[in-house]
Amino acid sequence: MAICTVYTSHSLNSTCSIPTPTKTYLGFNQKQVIFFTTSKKSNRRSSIYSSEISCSAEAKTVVIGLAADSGCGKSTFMRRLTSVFGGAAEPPKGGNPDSNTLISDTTTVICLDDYHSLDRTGRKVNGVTALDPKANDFDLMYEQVKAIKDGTPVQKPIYNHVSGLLDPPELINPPKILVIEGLHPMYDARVRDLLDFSIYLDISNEVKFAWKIQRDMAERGHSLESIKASIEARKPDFDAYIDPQKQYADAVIEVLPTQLIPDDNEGKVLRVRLIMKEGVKYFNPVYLFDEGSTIDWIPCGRKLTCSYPGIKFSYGPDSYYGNEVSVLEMDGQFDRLDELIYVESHLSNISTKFYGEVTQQMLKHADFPGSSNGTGLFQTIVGLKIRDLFEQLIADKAAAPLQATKA
Ligand SMILES: Nc1ncnc2c1ncn2[C@@H]1O[C@H](COP(=O)(O)OP(=O)(O)OP(=O)(O)O)[C@@H](O)[C@H]1O
Ligand SMILES: O=C(CO)[C@H](O)[C@H](O)COP(=O)(O)O
Repeated sequence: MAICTVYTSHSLNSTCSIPTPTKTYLGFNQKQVIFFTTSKKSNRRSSIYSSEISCSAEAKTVVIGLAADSGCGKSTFMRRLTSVFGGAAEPPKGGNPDSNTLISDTTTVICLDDYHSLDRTGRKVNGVTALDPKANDFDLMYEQVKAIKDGTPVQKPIYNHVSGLLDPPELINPPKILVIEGLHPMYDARVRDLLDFSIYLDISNEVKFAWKIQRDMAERGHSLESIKASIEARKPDFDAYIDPQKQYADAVIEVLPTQLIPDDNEGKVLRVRLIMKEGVKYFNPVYLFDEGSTIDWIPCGRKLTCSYPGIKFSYGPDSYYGNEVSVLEMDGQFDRLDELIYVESHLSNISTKFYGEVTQQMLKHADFPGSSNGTGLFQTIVGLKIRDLFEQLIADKAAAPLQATKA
């Protein structure tokens, strides 16, 4: 995609009187724009105006990083994000059926598992987990993300989760938005610096355990003991290499057990916190009622149906790893998703294009995990914020050559 700016400062050619035009045509090449008109009388086409055109290099791909441990909702988040841009996300056509890549009109999502340098056997032999940087090729990750950001296609490796092997590479063309999701998008400083926006899904141990059991026991037939053992085995590397990345994230979605039910250990009702860094270019944190204030809000009553234990929102400024942040919190779950519009109308800076867009998105994907609580709500809002950030970035880049000539 080239961004072209037309300089219209030329005055019209004085020898050329403009006949009453019936049609105006616009022709252009890389250097010039020509306006044509046709005269009503003669129907002859004549060039009446020519102007300079400047085309900048290919518009750079916007790069978004999404970090989380395995089974923490990255795929669900990606489905919500791509839906905000419209169109379905699908694996590359005619490619490896076990590809981890998802392509839609606007976005390409690549999974950083594809940069494992050791396959399943290699990790076993060397006694390392996939979370250990030694099992991943950060040089290649950096080179390829940079190349895509600069508009160059790459042959990206594929880690096959079915066989546990490294498969032949697949072609990745530069999209408008590249999302790199996985264990380490913010681990390597070089890769981190390429990110235009970053998100960390911070799922507390209790909740992670409940979700793992739900998926791996119910859907994949694993035993409770094997799930416990796998979480325990990953924990030291998770703490050392994955968790610290949240300090770099522009937005963190933290998922905790509810505080509305004393000593709850079911993990079904969740307290979800959206932690938004202040001062990030193109990203204005969402607020409730009054920006910068500290607010607790129980919306249950006439406009929102709430069964036990109810719903509580909180909002306010805070500090997170030494950074100034705004935090929006939701504890509890919605009984009726269509009533979410009541909550939406009290939130500001949510980057919607029309009234009720958050509610519409949530209703559209009511079957996705987390749709009745803050995980779905905040993932949807972050998706809208990313769309907004992308549109601002593109608009700024398109304006840049014009600004340069004006200066
Ligand atoms: N918001 C949520 N609320 C309840 N359960 C959830 C939520 N998000 C995810 N889960 C549970 O976690 C499982 C994994 O979710 P998802 O596939 O989105 O995670 P992932 O991070 O992409 O996993 P992986 O990296 O292992 O592929 C889901 O099948 C579901 O059981
Ligand atoms: O942490 C993970 C990220 O998804 C996986 O465990 C890692 O990619 C290894 O995959 P597999 O267990 O299929 O060999």
